[in-house]
Amino acid sequence: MQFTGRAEEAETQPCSALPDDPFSEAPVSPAAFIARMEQLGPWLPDDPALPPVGLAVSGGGDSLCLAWLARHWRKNLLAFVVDHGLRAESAEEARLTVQRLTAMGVPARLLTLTTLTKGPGIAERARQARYAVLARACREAGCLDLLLGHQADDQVETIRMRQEAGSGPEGLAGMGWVTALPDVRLVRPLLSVSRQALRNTLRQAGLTWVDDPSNQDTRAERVRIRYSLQVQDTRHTLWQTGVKAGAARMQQDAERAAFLARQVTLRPEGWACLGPDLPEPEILSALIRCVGGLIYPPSPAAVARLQAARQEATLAGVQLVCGQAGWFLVREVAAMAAPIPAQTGARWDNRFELWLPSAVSAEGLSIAPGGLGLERKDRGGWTARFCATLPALWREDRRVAVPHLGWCAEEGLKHARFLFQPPVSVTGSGVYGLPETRGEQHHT
Ligand SMILES: Nc1ncnc2c1ncn2[C@@H]1O[C@H](COP(=O)(O)OP(=O)(O)OP(=O)(O)O)[C@@H](O)[C@H]1O
Repeated sequence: MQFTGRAEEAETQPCSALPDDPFSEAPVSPAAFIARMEQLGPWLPDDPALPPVGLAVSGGGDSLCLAWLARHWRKNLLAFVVDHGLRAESAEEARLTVQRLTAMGVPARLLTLTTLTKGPGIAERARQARYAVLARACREAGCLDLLLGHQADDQVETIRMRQEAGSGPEGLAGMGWVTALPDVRLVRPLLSVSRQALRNTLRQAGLTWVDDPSNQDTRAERVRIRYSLQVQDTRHTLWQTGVKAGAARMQQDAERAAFLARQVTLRPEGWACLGPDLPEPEILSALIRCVGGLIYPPSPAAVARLQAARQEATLAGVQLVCGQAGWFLVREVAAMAAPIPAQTGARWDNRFELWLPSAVSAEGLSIAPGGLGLERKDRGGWTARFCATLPALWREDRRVAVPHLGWCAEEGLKHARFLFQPPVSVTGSGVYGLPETRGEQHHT
C-alpha cells in the first residue's frame, strides 16, 4: 500500500461538509479534516524536534481513516496500536496495522497487553486497560494530544445509551471533541463524520482495514443499540439532542469555571475548600470525583441529598466536613487504596502521582497513607482528619517521607513529590456540541 493522497488533490473530490452533515456518506476530504483540526487546536508546530501528536489506531476503518487524514494534516505523528491479547489473531492483526501505518508514512508503536483475561466485564476492563496504556505511552513519547477515531454513529449510539440510562444534560452531550485527562488531551476530530463516509474515504484512497469481529457480537450493549438505530430520523433527532446538550454543557462549564475561580480551592494536598456556601450539585459531584479519585460520578440523587442536607456526611469515599472557614471535601481514610510499590509515575488512589529523584533506590519502597502525627500549625494547620489522607513513602514498615508536609527521614527523599492529579478536570476543559472556530487563539 502506498501513501498517495495530497490535500490539494482531495479538495476537488466530493466531500462531506464538516461539521454539519454527520450522516452523509460522501468521502471526507483532507482539506475539510484540516479545517476541523484548526478548530480543535492550538497545536504544537509540525516540527520533528517537538513531540508528535499521538493517534490511537485499532486498525478498524475509523481509526485507519483518521490516520490517513491526519497524515495530510501534519508529518509529526506517532500512532499507537494496542493488542489486547484476547484473540488468537490479534497479534497478527496489530502487526498488520503497524505495517499499514508505516506504509502510509505514519510511524507506529505496538503496545501489547498481557494481563487481560476473558470473562465478565471484559469490554470495560479492556477499555480501561487500553486507555491506561495509551496515556502512559503518550507521556513517555511526550505527546500532549491523542487523536481517537470515534465517529458520528458512535456518538449517536453513546447518546442513546445515556438516554436509556437516564443521564442528565451533561451525559446527553455525548463524547467530547476534546477531553482533558491528567496525562493527555483526547481529541475526536471525526465526531461529525459517519462510519460509512470513513469507509468510503478509505475505499477511494485504495486502502484496506481490519474489522474487529467483537463489533458484531450482539451481546454487547453498543452493538444492540447500533442495530436499533437503523432509522435515519431517530439518528438525526439523537444527533440534535447531543448538539443542544453540548452547547448547554459548554455554557454550564463556563459558569462553573467562574464559580470555581471565585469560591473553591482544590488544594495540592488532595482536598477541596468550598467556602461558606455549598456549590450546586453538579459542581459538588465533580469535586467529589476529584477528591475521591473516582472514575465515575457519584449518584446524582445522593449528591442532591448531600447538598440539600448541609450536614457533615460521607459519600462515595469522600467526606463533607464543616470547618471554621466553611465547607471542605476530604478523602475518606477507610476508602483509600491499598499500598502500592513506589516508582516514578506510580499513581496511588487514582489521585496522586509520584515523582522520585533518580538517585533514590525504589527497593522496598511503597506508597501508603501516612500524614498522621505530623499535623502542626506551622505546616498549614491541617487537622489529623486531613493529614491522614496524605500519601507517604514507606520503606518496609517505616514511614520515610510525607512530601506534602515537608517531612522526610531519608535525605535522598527530600525532593520526592506527589502531584495531585484528579481523574477529571472540574473546570470543564472539554469541547462539546459543535466546536467553534478558534480564530486568533490558533497557533499554526
Ligand atoms: N486496539 C486499539 N488500539 C489503538 N486504539 C484503539 C484500539 N481500539 C480502539 N482504539 C481507539 O479508540 C477509538 C474508538 O474505539 P472503538 O472500539 O469504538 O473502535 P473500533 O470500532 O474497534 O475501531 P475503529 O474506530 O478503528 O474502527 C478507535 O477509533 C481508536 O482511535
